[in-house]
Amino acid sequence: MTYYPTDSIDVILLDIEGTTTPVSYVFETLFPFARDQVAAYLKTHGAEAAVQDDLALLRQEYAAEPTSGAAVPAWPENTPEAAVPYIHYLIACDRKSTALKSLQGKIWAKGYTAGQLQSQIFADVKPAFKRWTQLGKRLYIFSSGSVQAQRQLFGSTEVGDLTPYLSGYFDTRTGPKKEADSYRKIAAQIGRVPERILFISDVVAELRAAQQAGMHTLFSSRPGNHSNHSEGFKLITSFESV
Ligand SMILES: CSCCC(=O)C(=O)COP(=O)(O)O
Ligand SMILES: [Mg+2]
Repeated sequence: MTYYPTDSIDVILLDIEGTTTPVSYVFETLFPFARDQVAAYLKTHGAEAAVQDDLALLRQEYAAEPTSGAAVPAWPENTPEAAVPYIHYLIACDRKSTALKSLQGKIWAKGYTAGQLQSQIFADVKPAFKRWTQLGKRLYIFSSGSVQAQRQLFGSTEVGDLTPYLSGYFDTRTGPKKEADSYRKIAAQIGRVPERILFISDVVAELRAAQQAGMHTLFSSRPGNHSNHSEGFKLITSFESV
């Protein structure tokens, strides 16, 4: 096995889906859970300020939808429950919408608290988190999933609570994952130059953006990923080689 050297790296920044966590857990467990629970959730919690904030942001995204071509469901009334068909549509097309992700995070939080959800991670993740932190690396997450959802996911894995290994979390409120500026902002917030940060992801466009910002990059090739074409980026199949 060839090892990726981390001597010049202080921080390891990780994507979730396809990198720490099987795509199948996101698509076959998390997304259906949110889809099935969203109507009941909005009925009970729709008047809460944080949910109203998500809906207001979602409404802005809805207003920017193309009016012709795509089959975007109508959201005629401004009631929480009336947003359900549009939310189902966004989940079905895996839209990385900040408002949707924020709402999904709240719904999943209930599932984790009720013991209905337990998150999956690849077998090499916990040993790598231990090893990297022992080497003095700081670990951060950058995912389209909301920060709340990220904390829940790593707090409730099948191998226990991994949040003590993590120094912080970033979501699309910092910026889109495919834009270099998001990685510059993350580096500034972490307090390290991008050249001291290694970003690992299964999405080439995200790696390109991180590389453009000056970060080191590794392509994560995991069973069940959408694509295993690294397009020239160094490829790993496990964190054991980092
Ligand atoms: C916080 S887990 C939920 C993951 C999610 O909603 C998602 O869209 C996956 O995005 P990622 O950026 O981690 O590939
Ligand atoms: Mg991913």
